[in-house]
Amino acid sequence: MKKSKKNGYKPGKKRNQSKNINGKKHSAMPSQKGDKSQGKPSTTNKRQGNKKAVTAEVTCTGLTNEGKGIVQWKGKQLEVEYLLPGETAEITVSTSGRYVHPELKRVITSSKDRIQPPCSYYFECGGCQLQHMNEQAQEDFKQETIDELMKPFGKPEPILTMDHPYDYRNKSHTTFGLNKERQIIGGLYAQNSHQLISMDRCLIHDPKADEIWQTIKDMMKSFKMQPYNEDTGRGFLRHVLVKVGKVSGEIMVVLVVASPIFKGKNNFVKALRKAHPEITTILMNVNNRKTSMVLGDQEQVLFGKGTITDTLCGMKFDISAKSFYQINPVQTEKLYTKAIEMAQLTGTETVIDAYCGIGTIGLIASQKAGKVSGVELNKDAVRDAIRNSKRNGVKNARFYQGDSGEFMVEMAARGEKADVVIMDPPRSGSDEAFLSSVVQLKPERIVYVSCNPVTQVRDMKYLVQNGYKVKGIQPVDMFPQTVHVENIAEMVLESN
Ligand SMILES: C[S@@+](CC[C@H](N)C(=O)[O-])C[C@H]1O[C@@H](n2cnc3c(N)ncnc32)[C@H](O)[C@@H]1O
Repeated sequence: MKKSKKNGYKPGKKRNQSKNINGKKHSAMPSQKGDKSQGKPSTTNKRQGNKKAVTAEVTCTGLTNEGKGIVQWKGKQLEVEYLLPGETAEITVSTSGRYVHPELKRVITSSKDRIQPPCSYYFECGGCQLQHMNEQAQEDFKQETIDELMKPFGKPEPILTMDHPYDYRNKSHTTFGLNKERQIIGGLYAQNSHQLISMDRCLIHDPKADEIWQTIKDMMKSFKMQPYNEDTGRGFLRHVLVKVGKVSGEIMVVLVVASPIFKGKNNFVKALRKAHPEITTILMNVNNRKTSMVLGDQEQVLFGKGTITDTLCGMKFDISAKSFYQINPVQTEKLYTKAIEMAQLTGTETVIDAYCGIGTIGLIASQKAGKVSGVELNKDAVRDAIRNSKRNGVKNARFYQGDSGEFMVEMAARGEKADVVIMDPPRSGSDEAFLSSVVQLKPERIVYVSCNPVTQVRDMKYLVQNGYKVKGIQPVDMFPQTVHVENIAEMVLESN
């Protein structure tokens, strides 16, 4: 991502103008005024609200882990969204007390890696952060991020990328609201905000999921269904969650509502099924709390079996509304294949699948292991794991509901043994209770799967300090177009 060319590229230039929930134009990002012909920008001083804003010309020298461009300004290092290494640009810098906020105004010299983001909502949504980079640049960025983070442990393998890095998300949730004209709109909240962006398509969602929520949005008016308003607590439909079984083609629709009283429920379900016969189950989830969590506690199946089934690595898995299931099944198969390869199973080992979700990794690994114990906090996921074990005829796997740390502490206290620990914790990583018990159990091998390599590095350091060495590192691009990257580390007991 080094060479650049002068073309006066202005990000956001071809973007569709969309409106937010208040009907205001989005402050999209970079100004569409001003171009190279206006010459080198003068450093102006103007007031923006109570902020002092100046304009400056800067050169980007690298990228942060969040994909933001690094620039120097008045002796300070600033991070500018949507700027690429080697580019020169005009930025606006607003200061408010000690807070300095840089914003890209215009790219003066554009990188060869820059492309026009294919999504017209890219600059206001924030759900994707790398769509202004071509595929090779995204790959390089993720590889360099992992290489840098994993430096203390060795050289990672080349990242496993995706052939078609769009349409991959098998799960989407959409929020509804009213615009200034009081028309119902649906879309996503802008990153870190409660500003609803009206959309018709998200390029990383499964296209069918977007078609379904669009239909629901259009049906809301005739069914006199009001979108829920978080500020007033009024309204009915909060979100629509769609889960798609990419192999099975089964589709789950969850209507997340603010009240259990759903007038015209049967007719609504009938009309939705008529419009989308491909839907295999519909649920109502009642969330009447003031919370940013999508799903509430009460759930009712309105049609079908309440779960969908999908196939991964040749095994069938039942997935409920609340269970975690990897969102990119194409890449998940690569991830699991690699993780199980790193476990080096011979058919006799005792394997722990910690943070097991619906049991996917453990059940796939069970074919090559002596026995598998899976532990998971979410009770719906554990129920799915047990059902999945039965439906695949697996006899050597058991699943337990509880905290993985406590489970391991108890195992260590009972003096039980494990040969291999496969762990796949949430973004926050693992905890000391878990890691110290692993160290006590002394499994010969640990396979650490992580969606947040920063917390993974922290936990790996602990394991290295306590007798393990890193044998292999494999990044996988599970989330193309975004800064997120999945990573697997293979660790073995030092004496081996
Ligand atoms: C990244 S997911 C991995 C799930 C599974 N391994 C997979 O590939 O689908 C992390 C899982 O850890 C679970 N979890 C979070 N905190 C936990 C804890 N303290 N103990 C056990 N499970 C936990 C979550 O419910 C979630 O299912």
